[in-house]
Amino acid sequence: MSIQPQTDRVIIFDTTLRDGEQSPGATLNVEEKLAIAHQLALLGVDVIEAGFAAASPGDFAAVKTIAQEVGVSGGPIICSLARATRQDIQAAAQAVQYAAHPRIHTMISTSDIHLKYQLRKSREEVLAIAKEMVAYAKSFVDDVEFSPMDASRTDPEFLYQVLEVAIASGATTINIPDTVGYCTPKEMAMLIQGIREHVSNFDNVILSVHTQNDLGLATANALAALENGVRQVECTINGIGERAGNAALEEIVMALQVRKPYFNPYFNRPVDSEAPLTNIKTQEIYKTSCLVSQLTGMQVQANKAIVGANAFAHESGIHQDGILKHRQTYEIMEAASIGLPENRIVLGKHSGRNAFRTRLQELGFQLSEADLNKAFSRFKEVADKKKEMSDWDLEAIVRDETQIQVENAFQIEHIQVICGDSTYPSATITVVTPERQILTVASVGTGPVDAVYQAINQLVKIPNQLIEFSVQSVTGGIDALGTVTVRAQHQERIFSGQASDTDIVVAAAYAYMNALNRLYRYLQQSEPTVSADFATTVH
Ligand SMILES: CC(=O)SCCNC(=O)CCNC(=O)[C@H](O)C(C)(C)COP(=O)(O)OP(=O)(O)OC[C@H]1O[C@@H](n2cnc3c(N)ncnc32)[C@H](O)[C@@H]1OP(=O)(O)O
Ligand SMILES: CC(C)C(=O)C(=O)O
Ligand SMILES: [Mg+2]
Repeated sequence: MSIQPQTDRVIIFDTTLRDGEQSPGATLNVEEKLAIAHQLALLGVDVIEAGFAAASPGDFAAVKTIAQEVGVSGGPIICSLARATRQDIQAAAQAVQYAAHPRIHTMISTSDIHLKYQLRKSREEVLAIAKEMVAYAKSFVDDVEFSPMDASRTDPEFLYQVLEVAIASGATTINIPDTVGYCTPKEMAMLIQGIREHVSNFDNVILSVHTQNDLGLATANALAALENGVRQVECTINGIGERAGNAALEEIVMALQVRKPYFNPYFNRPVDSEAPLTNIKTQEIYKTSCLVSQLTGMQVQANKAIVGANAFAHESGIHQDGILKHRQTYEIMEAASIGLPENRIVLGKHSGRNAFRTRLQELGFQLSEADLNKAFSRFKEVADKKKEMSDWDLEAIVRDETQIQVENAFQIEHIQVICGDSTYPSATITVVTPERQILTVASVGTGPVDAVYQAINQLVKIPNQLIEFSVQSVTGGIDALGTVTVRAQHQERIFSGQASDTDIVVAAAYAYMNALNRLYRYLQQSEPTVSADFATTVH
């Protein structure tokens, strides 16, 4: 693959394996780098900056292996970074030489602050080094990229001088780094315009930009550069990189895709041109993001644009309602376009009836309007305590709210439990009897559930034996709903009860009361006089 200067599309230069790996803690071994490089090739990046060959034997091996195995004919350009020193350039050349399309990327700082304090060199010395080292890199490969480090804080006049010299010495790509993420988009636009106006020989090279994210402006700055004639962007998957990271590949690519009519004119294309602006197979984005996150250990924040867990998730009722009626009301791109199977409607405290009903229908529940309303109120109560409601939670709620309720039965009004390792577990329960009496009692027990059951037994004196008690967490996580199932035996008959709550003691109380109410209903039907006694006994 050869890339022509000032191409009418964007060259995607991926530096996940070089600048991305500079994220503290993100170090990758050779196998891991190779796995990511294979995926980057599938994603369709034009250039892979595979590492900094002079940095360590491991990085040399990684660049070499990637050059051999991924840099095949028809594959991406494989590049290594090198300081403007003979040693670094030699290492880079030796590592990338196996690629069908090798590139050496050499750089030297140009800002006064870097010259004075880091390099401790004069402008004349830096100019001479740039000239000599670009030519030296060119002696190994045709494809040489040059970066004036800290370009955005460099005196423009000196920057133009350095760039002219680098181009004259054979650089084929000129990369403008905003090394410390200092630029604003307007300043970036002016910087690029200045270079295009003042560097006489730049028409023969590809102009590139490398934006860091220290002020959260990396993507905005990269796009501003593209609007002003830059044709290569340097970026990383998930935006990882030194300090606050680099421009995120997925953000740039999807911005160009989603806003194609906006960007087309900057590439001399008709507004409505359908042709893609990059070679990226966007359906591979999500997979690549997951692989990079997994291997670097750098988690993607949930609200990260494009690849964050919430990027295609909708929680609020108004948005969910809109999405269910017409997806584009609240989505500017489809989940499938980045390789996610579908968007997500997340049920939580902000959800509305439409989303709730739709999810229940998908789960196979056809509820009457009355049952739906009952279930929805319970759903809101539980959602107030839980971050996200799972399908299991919904099933538990529907089961609780739609199971046949015993009319005129005992109802729990209030539960309070005290327990701990240095106190007797005790429970205070208020129950409304079938005769509408409100009764309160306190009791101690061997544990909080036992205390609750002792208290209920004092109020509802229906003889029974608890023969089974089980708790099940229906969802994962600390805020899971717990479902309690109890079986109570009266003479030969067994009555079961079940209830769910984020508080398992509360669920236990309701489950037991549920079983007792069934037993009470049975007694009402089979022994009306006996049941009347239970209902009116005051304690
Ligand atoms: C903005 C960026 O992301 S630039 C890339 C940053 N990435 C890395 O640094 C990762 C790889 N780096 C390394 O492994 C090491 O720093 C090495 C192998 C490159 C150099 O290690 P050391 O020789 O021990 O030098 P050290 O890292 O302490 O200091 C850097 C030296 O390079 C010099 N230097 C920095 N940039 C350049 C440059 N572009 N060209 C030439 N010399 C440079 C510094 O002035 C300093 O020289 P000094 O020791 O004479 O003062
Ligand atoms: C090596 C250069 C391009 C770099 O990473 C930077 O300046 O941020
Ligand atoms: Mg950088």
